Amino acid sequence: MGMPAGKNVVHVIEGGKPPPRLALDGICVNFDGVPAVQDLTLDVGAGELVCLLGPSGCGKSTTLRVAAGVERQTSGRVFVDGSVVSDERVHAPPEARSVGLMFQDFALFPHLTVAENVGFGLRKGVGAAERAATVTDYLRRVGLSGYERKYPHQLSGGEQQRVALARALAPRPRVMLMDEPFSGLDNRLRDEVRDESLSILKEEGAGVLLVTHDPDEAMRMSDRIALMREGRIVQVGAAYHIYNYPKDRAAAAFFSDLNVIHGVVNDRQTDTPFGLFLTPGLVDGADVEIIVRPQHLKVTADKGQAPALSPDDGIAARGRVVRARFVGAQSLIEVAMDHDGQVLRATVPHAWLPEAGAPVWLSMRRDRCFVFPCAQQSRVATPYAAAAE
Ligand SMILES: Nc1ncnc2c1ncn2[C@@H]1O[C@H](COP(=O)(O)OP(=O)(O)OP(=O)(O)O)[C@@H](O)[C@H]1O
Repeated sequence: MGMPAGKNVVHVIEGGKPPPRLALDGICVNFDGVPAVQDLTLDVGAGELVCLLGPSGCGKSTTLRVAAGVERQTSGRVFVDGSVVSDERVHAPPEARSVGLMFQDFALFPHLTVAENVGFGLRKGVGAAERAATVTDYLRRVGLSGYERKYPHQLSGGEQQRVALARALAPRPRVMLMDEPFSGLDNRLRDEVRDESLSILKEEGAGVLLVTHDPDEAMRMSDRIALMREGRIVQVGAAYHIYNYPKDRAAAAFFSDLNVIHGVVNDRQTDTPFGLFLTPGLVDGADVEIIVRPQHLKVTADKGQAPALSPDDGIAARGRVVRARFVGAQSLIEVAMDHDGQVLRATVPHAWLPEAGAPVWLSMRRDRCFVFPCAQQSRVATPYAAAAE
């Protein structure tokens, strides 16, 4: 324990590329024999922000704690800038890893001024003038010039958060590790502090690993999202990719409400009231789920006949409105389908509140549907390309 980083250096430079700021290689963590993180491999490049996203208890914080050095992995290796900081032989403590930490409960020291808080992590050898200049510089960057002499209790929650960010950044870490750092802020402040923090982090060029269970936060902040479940990464990619090409139903469900339409394969296709879906590779009789997000269901008022649709929208099926609500920028319309009574949820991007019982037609954006076999939900879904009707 306690060996400084760099004593046991292993470089992982491939093909002349600079190594990632942070690399986690085959990390496993067991608590009393129970796996919390399993064979997790992930890297974060310079200036990149990667979000670990997943439900409570899936191992996000444990992964971050391993990267920070406050938890030691059962097996696997951690590299910072290509140098091993933890493996079976070496375990550098957090202060020797060049990592900045911003955890949910990482409170400011109440008895220290803002300047003292920000200067806290700077090297002991730094002279007073350089220390003061660094503190002033970072306070300016987080928009808190002139706050040097205040104490934490004199600041708002958002200001405290920004001081915490300045404190974490001032030692110029190569890696920033953030665990739900904005969760204590109200919605309006959160957006503001999040966006400001993001631009400062980008400027600094550190590799950032951020833990969140909030898919909106992950999509808003990340360059890449690593979606975790039960200690493992199930999918990694840019927000657009994971949202539009989810690996399975659970991955799709993490980002929004879903409608699930069941069908059975017959002759490599699945017939539904919304049209025929090609399901090659699945045997006759296999149960499939056709998944569609509420914003990809189109609602058309019933004017006595089925609406004319483009082939991309398949076939319209009729139902009756159960309930319609205005929810901010959109309206949520729940419709009980005539053919089986299933209630499907659709959103329309404007105010439209048809009365309960009103007949409407629903059709789906076929390029936005995902088809998964029911039993084994691990096939990579492709957005459904328009099939022959
Ligand atoms: N010190 C510990 N001792 C025993 N079990 C632990 C310890 N820390 C975490 N665990 C367990 O490991 C699993 C992963 O926990 P972890 O805190 O990493 O999850 P998480 O995804 O960060 O959850 P949350 O979003 O709720 O913080 C959980 O089952 C948790 O109970």
